[in-house]
Amino acid sequence: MAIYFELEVRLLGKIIDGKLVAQHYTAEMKREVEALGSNHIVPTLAVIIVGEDDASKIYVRNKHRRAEGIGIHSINIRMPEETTQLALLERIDLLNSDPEVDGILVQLPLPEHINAQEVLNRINPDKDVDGFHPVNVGRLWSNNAQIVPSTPFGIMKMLAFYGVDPAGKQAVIIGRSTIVGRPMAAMLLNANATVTIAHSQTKNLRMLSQQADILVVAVGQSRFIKAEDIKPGAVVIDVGMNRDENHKLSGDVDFEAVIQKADLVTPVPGGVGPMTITMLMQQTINIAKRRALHAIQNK
Ligand SMILES: NC(=O)C1=CN([C@@H]2O[C@H](COP(=O)(O)OP(=O)(O)OC[C@H]3O[C@@H](n4cnc5c(N)ncnc54)[C@H](OP(=O)(O)O)[C@@H]3O)[C@@H](O)[C@H]2O)C=CC1
Ligand SMILES: Nc1nc(=O)c2c([nH]1)NC[C@@H]1CN(c3ccc(C(=O)N[C@@H](CCC(=O)O)C(=O)O)cc3)C=[N+]21
Ligand SMILES: [Mg+2]
Repeated sequence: MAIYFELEVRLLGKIIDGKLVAQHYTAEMKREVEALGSNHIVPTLAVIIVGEDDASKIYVRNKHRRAEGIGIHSINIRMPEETTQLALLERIDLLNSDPEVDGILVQLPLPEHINAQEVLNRINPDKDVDGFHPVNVGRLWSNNAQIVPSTPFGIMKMLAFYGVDPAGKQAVIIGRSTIVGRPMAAMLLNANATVTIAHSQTKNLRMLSQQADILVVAVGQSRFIKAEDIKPGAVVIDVGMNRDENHKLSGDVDFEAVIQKADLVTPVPGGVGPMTITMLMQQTINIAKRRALHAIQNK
């Protein structure tokens, strides 16, 4: 096994190919969906999008396409920008009580007048496919994870695919958001890494990043990490998605320079992004599997 992974890395020239890992899981998921189908269960994902944010619309379209390709039923619910908090909560209640719906996702960001945390709290934790509900956050931090945020989960799968075991390694995460930085820290800690979380008030950030065996960058600033900021031989995970004036996408890492010094680096696009969607689909299927099990038990 170890030899296989080393060959794989050399062939790929030190790029962690998120699309390749995504394909691997997609093939597996198709088989899982087929097996559920023979039990008359179609995994179903409901995505609520409020307002007209262009980036959100693109993500939601991508999710829909990927879901349908795997055989997951995908329901997109569009609500106008001026939707009230109450109307949104009532829509979530409907999905919570719909036995055919496995996963519920409310696309972020939400309009200013809506209290996002209150909305996320309303989702049934067992259908909370994003893993943002406090119950799922607590499960993750107590090393008893059930449904977890897709972006860091996808990163863990990529590390495993490339033979990187976090145990005993120094992991540094730059960024402390609830959707990336914090759950990433919990997952790496659960995998026995020694974890440091850095943010905008961190002092001597470069000194920390230079000590990282695994560096995860989720800041949202193009080329935030340069070759001199990393340790030779590090594994560098670029979560950033930045668009310039010409709509060209770039990450938070100076990829061309960093790949000369690092062991493994994720590209943008083609790294973390494709795995985020893949893990969203995987967790929808996992919830549907639990539904299938309950159906059998209640017969
Ligand atoms: N590929 C994918 O699947 C996904 C990609 N993304 C992308 O990842 C990036 C991060 O997303 P998200 O976590 O939601 O972003 P947030 O804006 O919520 O968080 C950014 C974090 O970076 C920290 N930060 C900002 N500036 C600095 C600095 N100069 N030095 C150190 N830390 C700094 C902030 O610190 P503080 O807390 O102190 O403000 C904050 O914790 C974005 O580009 C986003 O588009 C996000 C989700 C999924
Ligand atoms: N409730 C909620 N859950 C989320 O998981 C969530 C969210 N809200 N809001 C926005 C962020 C961002 N996010 C991405 C998903 C896929 C790609 C993706 O597919 N990226 C591709 C290509 C992107 C492109 O070309 O535009 C890539 O990196 O190769 C990126 C980012 C999920 N998010
Ligand atoms: Mg990417």
